[in-house]
Amino acid sequence: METPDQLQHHIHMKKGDVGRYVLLPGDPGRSEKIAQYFDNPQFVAQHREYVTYTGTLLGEKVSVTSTGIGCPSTAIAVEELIAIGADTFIRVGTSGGMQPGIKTGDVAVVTGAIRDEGTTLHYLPPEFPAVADVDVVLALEEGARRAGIRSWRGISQSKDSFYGEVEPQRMPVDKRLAERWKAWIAGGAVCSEMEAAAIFIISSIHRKRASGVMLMGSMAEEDQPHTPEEWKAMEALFDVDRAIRVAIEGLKALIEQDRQRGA
Ligand SMILES: O=P(O)(O)O[C@H]1O[C@H](CO)[C@@H](O)[C@H]1O
Ligand SMILES: O=c1cc[nH]c(=O)[nH]1
Repeated sequence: METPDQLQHHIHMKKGDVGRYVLLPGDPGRSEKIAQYFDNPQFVAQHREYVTYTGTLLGEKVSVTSTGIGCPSTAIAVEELIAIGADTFIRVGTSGGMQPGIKTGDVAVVTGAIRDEGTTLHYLPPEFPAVADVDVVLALEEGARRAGIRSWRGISQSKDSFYGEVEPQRMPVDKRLAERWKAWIAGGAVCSEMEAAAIFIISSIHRKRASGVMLMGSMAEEDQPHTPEEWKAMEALFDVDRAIRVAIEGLKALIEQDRQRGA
């Protein structure tokens, strides 16, 4: 939907403002941080939770747009970015690790998302899977290798309630949450966050490509911080810069691959 001056209604941008490749953090404050990895980054627009910078990587025009928290605002961002020419999306986020063995600071390279949210039901029935693009997944794994950061390939749980994940015991539906959480882990989900499902479903409908790299925190009891020193050590590892480095290296690998294929 355009305003009279041809700007998309929410992201306040027009054709030409973004590259075909767009990184998607949730946190608006992360856009500038990510843009610092671009060559010649330029601030493009800020409206509501949507903060965009555009620059280049390997001479290719690339952008970063924040989505805000959750699938409703993310769906709007992806719809409007597609309307102005974007065709490849990489979510760059934080998440909770869901499998034993995941250490704080590991990243997930996401192959699909559990649609544990309401937004995508406005697009497709629940039986339709929210899947990532294989080429983008493989490029992000290459990015993790280049950045020297341990990655886990797998499915993300995209949920609507942050506190339903981190403090389920205080929810009136605690038993339902616990049972479903157990099922997601049994099924092999690697991380829990709040936006991937919307990015994947809308990309599928528009035949665009998407995946995501999520920094993870450990779920293991022995890894939980208790003392101030342990908190400091955990915070140092739960550094979103690790996911950003993987995303940037992965995007470079994807650009190289697209060029080789003439894609
Ligand atoms: O780190 P970002 O990308 O903001 O994402 C994660 O952090 C937020 C919750 O704290 C949710 O948006 C979740 O998906
Ligand atoms: O555990 C976490 C951490 C970040 N974001 C989430 O949604 N969950």
